[in-house]
Amino acid sequence: MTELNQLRTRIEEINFAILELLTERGEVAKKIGQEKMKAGTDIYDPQREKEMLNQLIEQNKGPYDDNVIKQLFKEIFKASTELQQAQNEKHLLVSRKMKPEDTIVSFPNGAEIGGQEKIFVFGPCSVESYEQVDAVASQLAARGQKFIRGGAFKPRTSPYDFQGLGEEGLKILKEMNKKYGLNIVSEIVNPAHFEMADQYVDVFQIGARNMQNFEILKEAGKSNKPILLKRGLAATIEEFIYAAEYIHSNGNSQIIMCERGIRTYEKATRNTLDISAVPILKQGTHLPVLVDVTHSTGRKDIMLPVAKAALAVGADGVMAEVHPDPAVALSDAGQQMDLQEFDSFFTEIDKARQLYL
Ligand SMILES: O=C(O)C(=O)C[C@]1(C(=O)O)C=C[C@@H](O)C=C1
Repeated sequence: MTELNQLRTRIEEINFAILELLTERGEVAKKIGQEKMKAGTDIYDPQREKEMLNQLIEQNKGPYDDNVIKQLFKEIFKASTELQQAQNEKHLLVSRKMKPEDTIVSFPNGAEIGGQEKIFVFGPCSVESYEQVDAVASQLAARGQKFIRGGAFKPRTSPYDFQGLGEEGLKILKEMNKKYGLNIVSEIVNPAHFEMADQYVDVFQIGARNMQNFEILKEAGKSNKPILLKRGLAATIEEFIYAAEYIHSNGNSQIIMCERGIRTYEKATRNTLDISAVPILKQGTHLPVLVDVTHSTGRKDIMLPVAKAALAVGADGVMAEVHPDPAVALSDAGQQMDLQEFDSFFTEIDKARQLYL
């Protein structure tokens, strides 16, 4: 054997030895990941990585430069972090790895979210009066709709803005359920309200501002009604999924995810609709996903194409706000559709819906 061949054989042996050690290291990292999940600590630990790099540099006798050693080990740490994350995700109750089949949220009136048919959730931003909600509800019922949304508790940016009618608003919504058989979707902002609201509401909404209000999430987990969870204004998809996991791990698997746009530097729309979140959520979780085209765009002129895009990328339905007289609405006056606008919007989006039957 030539000298070159001998050296190459030795290099190959060393490769296998490194591989064996990497395999062992990966297994240990996975166990560390499990312990971290139990303890609820972050997987990525830059302080620990820094300490290990310092130890390695101290021991480094060459021929590789300190920086090269650092780079190589940083890659190893990164690979371990990814391994730990993938493993922990696999164990999430909301993950598709845990439950491959779609979750279908079913209602006593036969409606389903996440089933074969795509659905719509329309209604006014805030409940203002019986007449106002009835004007929208009658239109929805006439179009065979099974849901109406309306806010009775309004988490508003300014404390001086309309805060909602509270329980009175929920009572008005319940009337619409009795009169038209519509399922009521309404937001809860206080964990103590679930019990009171249970008699009026069919789907508890957790709004964007409360996506990481863990006390609300835990209480939602104890409810036996479906939860519509909106993505936080600045939440990553991972954080959104963990918020859903809070609900599931507390006992409630009837969760509907709602992408409603995130805050970016873009000012042309109210928020930036993260359309890619839809297929990512559908792939990574077994939960139904809706897209709120009102809060994401804040623009009636583009709501229809955006709603079509949502259905095209796999959303299970679309949410949008409708008000009989948006100009005098007590919240979101500029972005709610009036009944005429809604009529054209509905005709078109319903046609698009039928393409997916
Ligand atoms: O020591 C840990 O806490 C680990 O999770 C292991 C490990 C590693 O691969 O060495 C992985 C990710 C962390 O960022 C730090 C270190």
